[in-house]
Formats: sequence, structure tokens, C-alpha cells
Amino acid sequence: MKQMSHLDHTPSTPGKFKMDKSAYPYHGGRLRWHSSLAKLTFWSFVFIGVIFIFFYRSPSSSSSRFHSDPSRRSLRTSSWGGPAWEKKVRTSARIRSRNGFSVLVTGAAGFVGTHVSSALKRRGDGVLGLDNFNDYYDPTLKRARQALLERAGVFIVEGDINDAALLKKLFEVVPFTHVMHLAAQAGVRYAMQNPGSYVHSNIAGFVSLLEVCKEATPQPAIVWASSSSVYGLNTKVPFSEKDRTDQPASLYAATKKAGEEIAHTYNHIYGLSLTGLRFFTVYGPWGRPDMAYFFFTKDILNGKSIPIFEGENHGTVARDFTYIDDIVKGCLGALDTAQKSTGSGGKKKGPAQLRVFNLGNTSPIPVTNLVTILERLLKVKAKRNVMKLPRNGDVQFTHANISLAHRELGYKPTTNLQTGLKKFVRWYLNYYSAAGKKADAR
Ligand SMILES: O=C(O)[C@H]1O[C@H](OP(=O)(O)OP(=O)(O)OC[C@H]2O[C@@H](n3ccc(=O)[nH]c3=O)[C@H](O)[C@@H]2O)[C@H](O)[C@@H](O)[C@@H]1O
Repeated sequence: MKQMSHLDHTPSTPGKFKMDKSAYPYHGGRLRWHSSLAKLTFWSFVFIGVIFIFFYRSPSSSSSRFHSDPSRRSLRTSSWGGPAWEKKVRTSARIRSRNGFSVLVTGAAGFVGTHVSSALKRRGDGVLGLDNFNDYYDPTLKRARQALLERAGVFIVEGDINDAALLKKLFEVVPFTHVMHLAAQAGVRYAMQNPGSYVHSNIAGFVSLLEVCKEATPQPAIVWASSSSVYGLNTKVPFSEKDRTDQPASLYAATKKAGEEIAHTYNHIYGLSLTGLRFFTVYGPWGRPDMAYFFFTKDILNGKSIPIFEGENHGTVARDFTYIDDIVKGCLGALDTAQKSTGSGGKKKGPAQLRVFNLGNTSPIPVTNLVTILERLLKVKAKRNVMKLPRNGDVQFTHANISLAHRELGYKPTTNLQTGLKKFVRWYLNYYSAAGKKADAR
């Protein structure tokens, strides 16, 4: 709006010029014409200067451009900046242990983001969260996670990874040693409804973050969330990092695969240290209400029928469900073994680390078994509506080979589905009964 008002003033200056022109007839001499032209040039420079300063000084300018993007569903305009805000940022990111890290966690109000942030904080690392609190699923749950982190001393900045001015400011205030990049548009099937949001967050947002990281001094090491879905139509099991990932079955998977290629580019050109983690259907307390185990729980309790997918000829649909605490250990292992980025001033100074790891559980469980476990834990019989796996991006089977993560990160999952779901159900019942909250799943 401010820009418009500047622009609205534009005619007044040439108007003066016109007046000058009419006061002095054209044949009145070149000199006067030249002096008017000089005035116009002068005022034009002043005007352009004002516009320039406005754009570069105002953080809200970038966020207002960003807010015009229809694929975003962030609920409120982010406001940031100022001494009090900077103090909160600095305090949250302050390292409290010897050889600790200062980590920027994007997507900190998300499921994995919350767990990783609190684990880092517990061991004495400095943690600053960033989240846009969009309404892809019930934002009340994200706010509750935020409150949990606040109590642990983690401040979450409200903003989007596409807001380059905000990211730059964060790096100005804190020289982050690491970035744990978990902000993303998740969910396999939703990609058919809102493809733009996947491109916006998983591709444009990732590039925006990497652009700022590559310019930062020192450059941080980056660990980020890829997905088991990159294996797509690959039929060789268990999935190993060496297997083909060029047949994604969903746009979601394609954007995660694109992220892996983009990571390669930034590593190659700028010397950024990058580690991608392929998560396998992560579940647990504080989980995502759009995921099957979560809304199955809600629907079973409400006596609603649940759609259970099956493959051709009643083929089993199965997932290598992985418990959140195991995933957190994998994330911390990745951060701990991440080598420093090698670039500075936006230039590569030497080869840097580039890694991809599977973080799965290594034991695929049919979705029907998941439902049976939930029935037992909830003591309610599910109304099963078995149906053909729709052509909506789902794959029939996932199974991780985790030997690389085991060797390099010391990753060793220890929670089976029965135990993990028990912990989830306990949390679910507590969380939704405590405040009389309604599980607004999807
Ligand atoms: O690990 C991954 O790569 C992915 O895991 C999950 O994706 P997905 O495995 O599809 O998880 P759910 O949506 O919870 O589905 C779990 C299983 O339940 C099945 N399902 C899902 C929904 C439904 O109505 N019925 C049903 O039988 C799915 O086919 C799938 O086999 C996450 O949603 C993704 O963000 C993540 O990247």
C-alpha cells in the first residue's frame, strides 16, 4: 500500500515540469529546457531512491509479496523484528553445553520438528524454531506443541521459509552452526488437491532456505527431511539408498526427490554440507492428524467406518511404520556426524559432505494389522471398509534397509508398532479428553 502511495505522488513532480514548460515557451531556449530536464532527472532519482530504501529496509515488504501466494494457508501475518524479538531469538539459540550446536529448526511446530527441538534443547543445544502455522491440519495442535516447546525454552518464530528477508535476519542475529530443515508440505494424497502448496514449500521454500544458508558466514550444516516415498514404483525390497528413485508415484514424492537433486546442486556449487533423511511413515504422540493411524483412532472411537486400502487381488498394503523416538535419534545422529560446510561468502572452498539415509523400522506391517492393534488398545471394534488402493499417489509397500544409517549414524530403531501405538493412544486419549478438545483430524 505504501508503494502505491509513493507511486500516486509521481504525477505531481512531472506536473511541475509541465508548468515550467508552459511558463516558458518552447522557443524560449534550450537552456531552460535542459534545466527542467535536469530537475526531472533529479526528482526521479530521489523517487527511485525512496522506493529502493523502502524495499530493502522493510521486512514486511517481502512478506506481503509472499502473502499474495494463494497456495499458502498461514493464518496470520508474521511480524518480526525489534530489540525484544531479537533478544528472544538470541536467548533461545544460546548454546548451554560444551561443544553444543546452535540449530535453526524449520517446521518446529510440526510433529517431527517438536520432538527434535525438545531433544536438542534437553541436551544443551541452542534451538530456534521457525514455523508458518498453516492450516493444512488443525493449527490448535501446532499451538499446543508450541506451548510445550516454549515451556522448554524454545522460541518459535512465526514465519515462512519463503521469506528470505526473515531468514537473512535470523542468520544476522544468530550464527547458526546447523539447520534442521523439517518445514514441508507433507501428505501423499493431498498433493492431488493442492499441488501448488507442495511446489511452494518443498521446492521454492527449500531453495529460499539454501540461498540464505549459502550466503551465511559461517555456512551452517543442513540436515533435512526427505521421504521414503521417493522410492515410488521401485519394486526391489528392502529399499536401499542405492536403489532407483526416478519413478515417484505422487507429486509429493516428486517434490522430495527434487529436493534431493537441489541439495546436490547446492553442495556442488557452494560447498554446503547436506544430509537428507528418508523418513518411513513416522508415527507417535503429538503426531499428524492427516495420517492414517491418527484418523483411524479418531474414527474408530467415533464409530465411523474406516477405509482400509488393499492392492490388486486383495494384495497387502503395508508400511514400515517408524516410531518418533527412533526418528529423533536418527536426526540427532545426522546432526552429530554432519561435517562443516566448506564455503564462505557464497563461494565454495572445497568439497563438502553430501549424504542420504533411510530412517525406517525395517519391519513392514500390513495396514489391517495396524487396525487390529488399534482395536485392542482402544477396546473398540473398527468398522472396516476395505477398498481398492485408489490411484492417488499411494504405493503398496515400503520397507527400509537401514544398514547405512546404522553404520554412519549409529541408528538402531527399538520400538515396535504395538509399543509405539500404545504410547500414541495414551497420549491421544489424554490430549483430547484433558481439555475436552475435539480431534479435528483432517
Ligand atoms: O514415509 C513417508 O515417506 C511418508 O509417510 C506418510 O505417508 P503414508 O505412508 O502414506 O502414511 P499414511 O497416510 O498414514 O498411510 C499409511 C497407510 O495407510 C493406508 N491408508 C491411508 C488412508 C486411508 O484412508 N486408508 C488406508 O488404508 C495407506 O495406503 C498407507 O499404506 C506421510 O504422510 C508422508 O508425509 C511421509 O513422507
